[in-house]
Amino acid sequence: MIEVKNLYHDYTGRGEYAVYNVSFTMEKGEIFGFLGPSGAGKSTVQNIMTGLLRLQQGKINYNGKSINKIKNEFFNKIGVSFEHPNLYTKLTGYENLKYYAGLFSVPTEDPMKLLNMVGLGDSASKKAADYSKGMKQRLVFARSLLNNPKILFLDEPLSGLEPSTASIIKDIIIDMKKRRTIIFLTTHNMFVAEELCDTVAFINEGKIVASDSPRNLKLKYGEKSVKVEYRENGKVNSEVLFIENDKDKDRLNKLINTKKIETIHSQEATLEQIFIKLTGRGLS
Ligand SMILES: Nc1ncnc2c1ncn2[C@@H]1O[C@H](COP(=O)(O)OP(=O)(O)OP(=O)(O)O)[C@@H](O)[C@H]1O
Repeated sequence: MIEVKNLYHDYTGRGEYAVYNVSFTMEKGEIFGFLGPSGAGKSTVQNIMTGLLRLQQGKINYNGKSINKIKNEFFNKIGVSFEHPNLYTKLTGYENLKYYAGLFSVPTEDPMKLLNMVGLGDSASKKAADYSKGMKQRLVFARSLLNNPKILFLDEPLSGLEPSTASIIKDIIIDMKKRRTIIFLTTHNMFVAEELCDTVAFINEGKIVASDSPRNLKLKYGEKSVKVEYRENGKVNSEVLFIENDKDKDRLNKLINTKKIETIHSQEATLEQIFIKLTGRGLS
């Protein structure tokens, strides 16, 4: 289990917090997502957790031990796949993985197996410099799996990938979850958050404003509505009515009783609509 408690981060030293009093826990086999717009503080939290940024204030414990006290042990347990790939562009895809594998003091996976898994088997002996953006992203993702991580950190794991590749990566993430890996994912894409995450934390201006399963967030904050299409004077009209609003409920009854209804669809709030409701701003 990972426990993040009262995390703060100030880049300026002037009390301007990029991350403010952030707390959450992640269990084995859980995909925990940070959903928020650019500048919300997602990378800052991720960078502190992976040791790229110094922990200024707060606690991060892995199975009850501070990650600061188990730095090397923690490095061997985590996999990191961030958006801006830091690859050795003069080395081939295979050599990149082989080199990185040498940094761990735990057994590592066969690079070729991982390259095949992400669909880069045929490009294993090509220099990383000649990889496309999506191929580099897949190479970094494959690299993050080298040490069979117990905790996987993924930054926008599906962004910019074509649908068939995104689907391969998604399946691997789900497989890692089945193998009880803790997965921390950051994204500004509500569909990714909804599809993959067991728990989603909304982050805005450095603070977590809500955190729950996508379903519970919708039940708690989303207003249930229906879209009714009806025919009138040869024309199709449509109205969106909120079920919990008495006036809308009466209107719905009236439409059903007096109009020729063509379709009625129930509509769920999207995570972005709830984010806007809670923060006053959108995700992009
Ligand atoms: N190295 C830095 N020095 C100063 N301020 C920074 C630094 N890195 C980030 N910030 C600021 O901290 C805040 C949070 O940024 P962060 O990169 O964590 O957001 P994010 O949610 O990851 O955004 P994105 O989705 O664009 O990566 C922003 O106001 C950003 O300008």
